[in-house]
Amino acid sequence: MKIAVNQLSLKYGNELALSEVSFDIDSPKIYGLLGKNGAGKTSFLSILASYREPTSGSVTVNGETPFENATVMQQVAFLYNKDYKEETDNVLGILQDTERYRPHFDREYAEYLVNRFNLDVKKPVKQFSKGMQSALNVIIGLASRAPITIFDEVYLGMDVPSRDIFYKELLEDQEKHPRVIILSTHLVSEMEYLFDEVIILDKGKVIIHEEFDSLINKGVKIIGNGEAVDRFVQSKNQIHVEQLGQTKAVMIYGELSDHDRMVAREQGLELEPISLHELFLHVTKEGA
Ligand SMILES: Nc1ncnc2c1ncn2[C@@H]1O[C@H](COP(=O)(O)OP(=O)(O)OP(=O)(O)O)[C@@H](O)[C@H]1O
Repeated sequence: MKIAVNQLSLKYGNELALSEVSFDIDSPKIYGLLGKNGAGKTSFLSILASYREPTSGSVTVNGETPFENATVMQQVAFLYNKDYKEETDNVLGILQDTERYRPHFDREYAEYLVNRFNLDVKKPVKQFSKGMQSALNVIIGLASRAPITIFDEVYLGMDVPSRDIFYKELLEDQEKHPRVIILSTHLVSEMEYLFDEVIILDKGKVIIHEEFDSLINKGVKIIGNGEAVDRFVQSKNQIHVEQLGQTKAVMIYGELSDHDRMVAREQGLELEPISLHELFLHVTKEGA
C-alpha cells in the first residue's frame, strides 16, 4: 500500500489549508498525525479518503487518485467524530451495513469489540452517549481491517478506560493484521507510545516526518551554566530557551554527534531527553 503525496495544496476560497505538501507513506505502520487546531490534518485526510479534491498537486493510493474512485474508497476507512443523532439503527444493523462494503470486515472480531466496549446492541445508536458513539467508530475502524485506516480524533467523549481498550486492541490487531493506520490526535502524551512514525503539520505544511524513535532522539535539552550552554547551542537548531538564574536550559532539535556529547560533558552540561509533547509544543509555537 503506497500513499504518495506530491505538492498537495488545498484552498477553501482564498484560505490556504494545505500548502505544497509532499511525503510518502509506504509501510504498514501506525502513523501519528499531529498539528494544532486548523493545521490542515482533516483537510489532508479528507482528500486521502476520497471526500475532497485538491486545488493543486496530488495524492495517490497505489498510483490511483482517491476522489470518487471506488477501488480506493474500499481500501480506505475514514473514522471521524461522526454525529449519529439521526441514526435510528442499532449497532448490529450498522455493523451489517459496514460488512457489505468492507471486504476484509471481521464480524466475529466486531462482536468481540462490542462486548469489550460494553455497548448495548439493541439500543438505537442515536441514544448512545458521545463516548459510546465514538467506541462504535473505533469498532467499525478496527473490524473493517481496511489496508488504510484513519482515526481522526475518534476518541472524543471516550473515558480513560475506553480509550485504554482502544489503544490495546489497536496494537494487538495491528500486530496480527498490519496495515497503514493514521491516528490524527491532540492527545500527544497519551498516544505517543502507539506511533511508529510521526508527521507534524503546521499551517498547512509538513514540518516533521520521522520515525518516532529517531524523532525522540533528536530532541535534547541542554542544561547548565548560561554561557557554557550558549556556546554549545550557538550552531544548533534551538526550539526553546528557559533561564533560571545562572542556569539555562535550551531545547534543541537535531542530531548530536558523539563529539558534541563529549564536549557537553567536558563543559559540565547536562543533556536531558525531551518528550514528543514538548517537542511538538515548541516546534509549532508562533514564531518557531
Ligand atoms: N469546509 C471548510 N470551509 C472553509 N474553511 C475550512 C473548511 N474546513 C477547514 N477549513 C479551514 O482550513 C484550515 C485547516 O482546517 P482543518 O480542519 O484541516 O485543520 P485540523 O488540523 O484538522 O484542525 P483541528 O485540529 O482543529 O481539527 C483551517 O484554517 C480551517 O478554518
